[in-house]
Amino acid sequence: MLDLLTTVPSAETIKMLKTVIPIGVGIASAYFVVKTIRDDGYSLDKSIPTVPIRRGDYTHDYEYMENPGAFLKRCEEKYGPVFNCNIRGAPFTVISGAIVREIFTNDDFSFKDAAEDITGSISFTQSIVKSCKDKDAATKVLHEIIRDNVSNQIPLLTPRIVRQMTGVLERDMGTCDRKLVENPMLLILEMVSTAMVDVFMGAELAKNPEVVQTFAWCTYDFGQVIGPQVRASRFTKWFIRMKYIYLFNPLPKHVKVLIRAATPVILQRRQEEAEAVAKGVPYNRPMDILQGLLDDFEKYNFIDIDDVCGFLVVLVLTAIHSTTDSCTNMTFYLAAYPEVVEPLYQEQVEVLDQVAKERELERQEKLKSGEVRSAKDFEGTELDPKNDRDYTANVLKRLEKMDSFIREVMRFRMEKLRLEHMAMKDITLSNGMVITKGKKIIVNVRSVHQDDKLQDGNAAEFLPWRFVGKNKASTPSVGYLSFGMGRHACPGRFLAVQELKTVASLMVSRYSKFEFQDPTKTTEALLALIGSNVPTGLYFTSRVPENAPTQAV
Ligand code: HEM
Repeated sequence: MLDLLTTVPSAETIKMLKTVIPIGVGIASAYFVVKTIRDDGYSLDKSIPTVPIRRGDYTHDYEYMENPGAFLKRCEEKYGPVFNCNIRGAPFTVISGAIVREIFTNDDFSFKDAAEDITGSISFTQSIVKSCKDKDAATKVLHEIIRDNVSNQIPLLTPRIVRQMTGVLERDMGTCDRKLVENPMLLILEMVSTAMVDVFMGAELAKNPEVVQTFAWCTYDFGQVIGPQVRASRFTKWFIRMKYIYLFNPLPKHVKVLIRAATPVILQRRQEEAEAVAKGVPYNRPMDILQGLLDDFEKYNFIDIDDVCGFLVVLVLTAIHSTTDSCTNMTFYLAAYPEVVEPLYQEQVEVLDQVAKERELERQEKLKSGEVRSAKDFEGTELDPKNDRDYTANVLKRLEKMDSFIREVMRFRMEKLRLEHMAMKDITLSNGMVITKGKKIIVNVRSVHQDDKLQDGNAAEFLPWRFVGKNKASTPSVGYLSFGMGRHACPGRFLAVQELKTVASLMVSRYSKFEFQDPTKTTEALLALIGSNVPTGLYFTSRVPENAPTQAV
């Protein structure tokens, strides 16, 4: 080849090239055309059956959306656990049943690369952080930060979450006699965002409306730019991404809000720390994610405060919308299954009574032993009687029915096809089928969440007390995929469940009745896809005051 470029060709060579080059170009073009026609976007393993598209449709979406469960059941029965479908405008191999586990236990299946391919979400989030440009390193940092500053601190964070959420509920709802909330999601978004600002950046900033609004709306703004790409062609996707990442990226303005708000807080914290060191007294370290990021500034190679705030926005994107969506959906279940409200409320009253009794016993013992001299000395301490009926982590942990109800809502509602992954190399499944490099799979959640064996029977029914007495039955596992599974299972799930329990506890303690504004939309509301428009409002009726709990929050 090099010779052709460096030596002058003879007449004979030129003649030969005149024949060979067009033939070569022809073969290459034919190969490209055949490859394009044959490459339907599915795995190249042709032993994987492809579900035929219904006549008149362009993708399987129409049939799927009519009844997702019935469509998938039909496909599983006809084609087995692995089959190809064109869903949400993209070709996926659907993975069902026992094979699902292989997706989460094989690191060569990548959730992030699938997300990037479908929505470009990684490029967007990388555009607002200066360090942690490597997506795997960034994920590791996210897991560590959430573990150290959130999951391991749930008992300390719970009273703060309760306080913030109660404040919003009292401010926005008060006592009400059949009050219509046209969009319950907005109420819950405010509750979740305010509580999350406290957990992420401290109580002081939870009072800052601009920060709360950034927490509440940055995911929505982000959704506006990544949403339209889901069904777009490859070129359109590229065009949209370039346009939004470089020209109209909605995220930097949210990062700026956090920088403006966090800078004085950080300076003050640094000053207090320096003063504590100078005095030789321990620094009273604030308990929030911002502090965690500052403490580990060097370990994670953060560059400056802008970088830290960019990272916080990435966390907000993972945390707020998912939690708000689940809490809103859970409230719809309270309306659809009114028979659960009283048992949930009664359980709460019983647990609060029990905890108050135990605390009183503890106080008596301390008085008897002389450890505490008089009842007055308990004021302002851990055992202050005024806090006997607070919702603490201890109280929420004992709400077995509540825990079961929440987990059952998440099991029952979870979208039937979710958790897309991309094969990073050719991967042979245990049934011998191969997912070729670069192709995407999607998990058939129906096949596990609606499996009678995995769910201990009646899997197709909503049974609010399904998980009562089954300790840890719903931790990430192949039978329970609401938080994913394996190494990349949601690291924020402990916080998310605590928030769901708090919202549900506050709801049933304050309101005795939840009713749909438009009851014909009940099924739609219960099975709403994540992020979809809520099709109806809700009426809230307050409990009569004498029945209301007396806990001080
Ligand atoms: C009810 C609320 C939530 C739901 C339903 C949810 C669900 C999920 C799911 C299904 C995944 C994918 C897991 C997988 O690939 O196997 C995930 C990942 C993730 N979630 Fe959540 N999540 C929620 C709340 C949160 C919160 C509050 C945080 C942060 C505090 C968070 C942070 C993350 C992160 C960082 C990842 C990426 C993990 C990785 O790629 O390794 N999530 N979540």
